[in-house]
Amino acid sequence: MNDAIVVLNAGSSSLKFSLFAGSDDLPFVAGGQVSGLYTAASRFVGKDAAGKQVAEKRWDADAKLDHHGAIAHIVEWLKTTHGHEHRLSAVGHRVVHGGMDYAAPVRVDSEVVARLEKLVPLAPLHQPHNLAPIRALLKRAPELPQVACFDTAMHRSNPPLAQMFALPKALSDEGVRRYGFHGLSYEYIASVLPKFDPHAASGRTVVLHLGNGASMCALQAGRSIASTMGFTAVDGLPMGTRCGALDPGVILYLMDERGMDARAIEKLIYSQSGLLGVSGVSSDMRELLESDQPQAKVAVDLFVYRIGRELGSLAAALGGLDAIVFTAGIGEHAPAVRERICSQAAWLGVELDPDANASRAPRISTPSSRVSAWVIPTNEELMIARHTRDLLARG
Ligand SMILES: Nc1ncnc2c1ncn2[C@@H]1O[C@H](COP(=O)(O)OP(=O)(O)O)[C@@H](O)[C@H]1O
Ligand SMILES: CC(=O)OP(=O)(O)O
Ligand SMILES: [Mg+2]
Repeated sequence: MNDAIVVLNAGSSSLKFSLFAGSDDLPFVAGGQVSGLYTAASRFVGKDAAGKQVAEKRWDADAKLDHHGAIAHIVEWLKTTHGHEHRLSAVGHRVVHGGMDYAAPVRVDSEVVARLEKLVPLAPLHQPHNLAPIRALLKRAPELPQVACFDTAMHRSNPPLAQMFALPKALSDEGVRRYGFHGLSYEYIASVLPKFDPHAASGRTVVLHLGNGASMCALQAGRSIASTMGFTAVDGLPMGTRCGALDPGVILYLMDERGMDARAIEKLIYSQSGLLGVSGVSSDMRELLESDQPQAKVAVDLFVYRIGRELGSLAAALGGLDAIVFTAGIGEHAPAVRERICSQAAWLGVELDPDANASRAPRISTPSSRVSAWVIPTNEELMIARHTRDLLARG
């Protein structure tokens, strides 16, 4: 029997998992994901050590699979395919919100879970699904080490001004501040960027994590100095079903004029807005790009437009720009969206190489482009496994 670390990464539309052998260099043994949760097209894909697809399951349109159903399927698949040769030595979890208490990964016990539970209202699409498997495992196998790795941790190094809202200080002191998310993804990109572009890795890079949840992060020599998400993961860019940055006056209007309460507004801004709300067609970029509905085009236009504006803002925070990096579902797989973002960023010095973009070469900018542009697949699971290994090794 070999020791293994299992990693669970519950996103808003997906549940990704990986099994790494417990040795120092963490070889990937198996993994995969259930994607399209809560939509009519949920799909499980299991992969072997070479990353080759070895299993698949699709749920029919009525199933509307949730995170619970996804985890049950993943556990069963891992047990039958790898249970006989691997002994589970630890589980690493993505936990989206670490709040003020957690600026680094932490070994979880029931007290830690109780603190993280308090942050559920700040990440309703994620935190409950991050904590549910931790709680279940604490009950079933209390001695099994579990490590929580936070999306917010990477951004706690942001300068104080970047973490502030212009609200009374007392609110800031109690934790009403900008945290930023997708930090495990940004941390992974920062860890591999030196291999691709040493100049940018020690300079000024904006990473565009464009998935169902979408944000952007300014990296100065690999450290986060600003990002588009704030107190919660509803801020910043428009996303699959989230509205992104919104004039707070709109919330007051909805309360006063429409009689909406907090739960109704939460549903609106987290689940009924973004690409889905604007298009009325889908939250999935693939469907929007294929659709001939005029509102589908408007949704994509707005997504690209907002990204362009945030890119200017983050470049200003960095005092210039050396590189941009595309990652996550849309960033890695939608050349048409990358193309539009890059041409909009021509004024910053981005010059796209269309052939490289179409073939998803790591470098998608021309050799003479002043700002280099890259597609680098993210790997939040590996980042979580590294943290889990390191934390447990420290005891
Ligand atoms: N080939 C593709 N073209 C365009 N968009 C894609 C493609 N593949 C995936 N996507 C988009 O990526 C999203 C999922 O991104 P991902 O980063 O895995 O999501 P999550 O935010 O749940 O972690 C999908 O909702 C879809 O919009
Ligand atoms: C924080 C967040 O939005 O995560 P995801 O993109 O995985 O939904
Ligand atoms: Mg994700």
